[in-house]
Amino acid sequence: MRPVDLTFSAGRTTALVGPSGCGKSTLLRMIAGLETPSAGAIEIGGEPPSQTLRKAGLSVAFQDPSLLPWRSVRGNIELALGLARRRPGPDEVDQLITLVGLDGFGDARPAELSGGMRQRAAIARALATRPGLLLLDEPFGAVDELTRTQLAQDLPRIWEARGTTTILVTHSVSEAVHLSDRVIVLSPRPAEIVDDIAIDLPRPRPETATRSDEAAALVDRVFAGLAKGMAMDRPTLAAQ
Ligand SMILES: Nc1ncnc2c1ncn2[C@@H]1O[C@H](COP(=O)(O)OP(=O)(O)OP(=O)(O)O)[C@@H](O)[C@H]1O
Repeated sequence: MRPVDLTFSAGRTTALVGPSGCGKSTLLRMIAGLETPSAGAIEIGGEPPSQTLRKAGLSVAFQDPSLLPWRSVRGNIELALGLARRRPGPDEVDQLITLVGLDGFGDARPAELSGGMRQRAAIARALATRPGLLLLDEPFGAVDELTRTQLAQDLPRIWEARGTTTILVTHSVSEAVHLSDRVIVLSPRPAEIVDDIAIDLPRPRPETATRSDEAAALVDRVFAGLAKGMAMDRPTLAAQ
């Protein structure tokens, strides 16, 4: 089995795409330092993830938004800011709440929100600390199509302006192409890199940019990679 050997460029957005169960979330959790690889190593700027967490800041928004249920949306964001010892600018928290489309819900507790709203609150919390590295695992999974489109417009602007390094796991091929500078296509478990695609579409990318011939060709290439991966003979994990 070939090892997964990846280098992520600072300040760029990379999407990981692959079939369910191939290990995308596990890879993201290892980059976040939440799991340890059984072989090999994860380094961020030559250091282990724990150092990035401390220095440049590392934020995650995973499928399960994991908001504190007894705190409001604003309270959850403020807690993250407090833990990161970051004092927000005036109105900054409110601007983030507006950005993710939660205007009027700043004082709502997670139980008063829908699944998609909770995910958006988690995105606002992840952005609030201005992390150097942002890890997003299916962050828009429960978000409606229209809001997804809006977030796909707004979030890359923030990442770019702040020079955030973003790694994104998504099941949506068009979303991967729309949001990223690079798409890594993975095979079924145990994952191998099937394709590594530079997305050189101009930025900013309006919604219409996703419908260009160039974007369509890139989407086709990702699908071709996924199909190639599915056709690959994968060893069972038990046999390794
Ligand atoms: N290379 C590997 N070695 C050992 N276990 C693996 C490997 N890849 C995946 N797994 C295991 O497979 C399971 C599914 O992995 P994971 O949740 O990371 O997949 P995923 O690609 O994120 O799936 P989904 O797209 O459905 O969320 C986990 O239990 C994980 O530990």
